[in-house]
Amino acid sequence: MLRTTNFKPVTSKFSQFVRYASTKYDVVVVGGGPGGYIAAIKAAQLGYNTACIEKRGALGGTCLNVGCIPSKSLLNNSHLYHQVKHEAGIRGISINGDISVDFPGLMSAKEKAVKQLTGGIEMLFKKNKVTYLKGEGSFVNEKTLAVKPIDGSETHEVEADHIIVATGSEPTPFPGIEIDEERIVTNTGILALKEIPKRLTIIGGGIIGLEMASVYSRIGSEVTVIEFQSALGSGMDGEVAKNVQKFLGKQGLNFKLGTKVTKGVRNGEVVNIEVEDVKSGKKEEIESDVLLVAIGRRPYTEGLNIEAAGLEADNKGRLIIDEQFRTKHPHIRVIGDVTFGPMLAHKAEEEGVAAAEYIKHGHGHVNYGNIPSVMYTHPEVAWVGLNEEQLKEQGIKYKVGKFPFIANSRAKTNVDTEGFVKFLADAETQRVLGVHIIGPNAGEMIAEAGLALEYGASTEDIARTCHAHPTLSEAFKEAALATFDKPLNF
Ligand SMILES: Cc1cc2nc3c(=O)[nH]c(=O)nc-3n(C[C@H](O)[C@H](O)[C@H](O)COP(=O)(O)OP(=O)(O)OC[C@H]3O[C@@H](n4cnc5c(N)ncnc54)[C@H](O)[C@@H]3O)c2cc1C
Ligand SMILES: NC(=O)c1ccc[n+]([C@@H]2O[C@H](COP(=O)([O-])OP(=O)(O)OC[C@H]3O[C@@H](n4cnc5c(N)ncnc54)[C@H](O)[C@@H]3O)[C@@H](O)[C@H]2O)c1
Repeated sequence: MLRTTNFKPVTSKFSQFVRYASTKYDVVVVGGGPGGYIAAIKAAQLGYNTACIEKRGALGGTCLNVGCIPSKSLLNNSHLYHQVKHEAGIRGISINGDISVDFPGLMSAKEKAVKQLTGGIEMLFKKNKVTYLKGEGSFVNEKTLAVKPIDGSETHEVEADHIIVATGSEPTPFPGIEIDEERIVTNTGILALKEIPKRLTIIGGGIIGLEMASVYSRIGSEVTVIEFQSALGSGMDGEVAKNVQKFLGKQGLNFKLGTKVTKGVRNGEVVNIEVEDVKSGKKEEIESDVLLVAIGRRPYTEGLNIEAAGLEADNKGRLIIDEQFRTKHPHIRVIGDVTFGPMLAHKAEEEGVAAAEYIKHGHGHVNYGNIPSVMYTHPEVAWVGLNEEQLKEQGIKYKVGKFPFIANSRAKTNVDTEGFVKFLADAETQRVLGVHIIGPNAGEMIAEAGLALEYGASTEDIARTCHAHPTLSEAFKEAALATFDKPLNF
């Protein structure tokens, strides 16, 4: 039931601040990203009168607007261009005339995908009767939020029995480097450049760094990735990470590992960067047309006024919650990037569903041991469960089964054979503990590994499951087989 308690702004005699008309909802979600919009839809489906406050002017959050979706559009289309340009000949396709990148066209294809998908969420809100409040939500107290509309109209208040905070994250700033989103950019600027930079320098060899490095190097930029650590990684299995560096290096990316940036300033149309080798202290100057800062992301709560609700954050800015996403006020829950766990869209979505279910039923489910990660470079990299380093650290006895795509018939016919599937299974029971894939379609294939982990499958269960021929997934089956027996095709 929608309950409007008053209509006119009133002034409290205890404060000089104006109090506004307040509308009551069962559930109010702050933030319309993958965590928030899914939580709102699920809450509405469970019968709650639900509103979602979003200040961006579009639903979908970081992921749909300046993250997952635009980056994957650029990755997919730049890969297609690269294939046509460099591999048409080996596939029996002759091209008469020039092949070139229409950069504005590439960008408008990306914008079209973003618009369609963000508009799609608005439709889903209508279909599920979620009220979309376009504005900034700010706590007044633990039951009330002020909504400042983005159209400049009057601020109003909403009250709620349950509040779900899903305000996401923002790029971690690099001390001393000033972002202008033109020459010195974050993920927002790199996804909206006006022209292809001749030279692109990236600070951070993480997922954003490597995905964006791939896009721009395919379409002609000379790309240098500066990484503080001595190896690439971002949670990958060590053996896979080494291969990532090998394959991406072969594609022409320059890596400066074990290197720290000491300065980055814009001088007109160029950026001057100073770096220093961590071990030797050797200094170097780099001139670049664009500098991307991608050194991680941090929780975002600006403007939310968490103090008014007494919410607490840890030293990394993550809002503190219990295992049911509850803050110290049990009716305020927090999900997604703004709290603990990997900063991934599907993790935020799972939490959105579970948070709504906790409200309704008192129970919900997210298996944090089974959240896949995918890096959409070429070859793709995907993993789920534990990696070899973690197994060693935890003293778990394991067996390894590997199968290379070079021995897979579909990969061979597709002329796309880089990489392998690697299974890690319990030495005694064969239970799957982790799967690590570098290769074509790894991001799709990892779903089968997720299912195996969720159901506690053994590698033998997988190896005895019939997989269609000729498919890349046969490499998955063969790698499972290789943990306890001999592979058949290698
Ligand atoms: C370049 C890039 C690529 C990525 N690619 C992938 C990928 O391929 N796969 C993947 O799983 N993850 C990817 N991610 C990570 C993914 O985008 C995030 O994990 C995901 O968006 C988190 O969802 P969320 O709902 O927690 O927060 P967000 O998506 O950040 O959404 C939070 C929303 O809350 C709004 N908001 C904040 N404060 C307020 C307020 N006070 N009032 C109203 N609204 C507010 C913000 O405007 C924002 O729209 C990528 C990230 C980046 C930057
Ligand atoms: N495909 C995907 O799922 C996808 C794609 C993009 C982003 N994301 C998510 O977005 C988040 C942010 O991505 P990201 O790439 O910014 O972070 P990241 O944590 O993946 O990588 C950051 C990298 O920067 C390095 N670094 C940190 N400080 C540095 C410094 N001073 N100098 C040089 N290197 C430095 C780190 O060692 C690390 O390798 C991640 O949590 C990621 O999960 C996911």
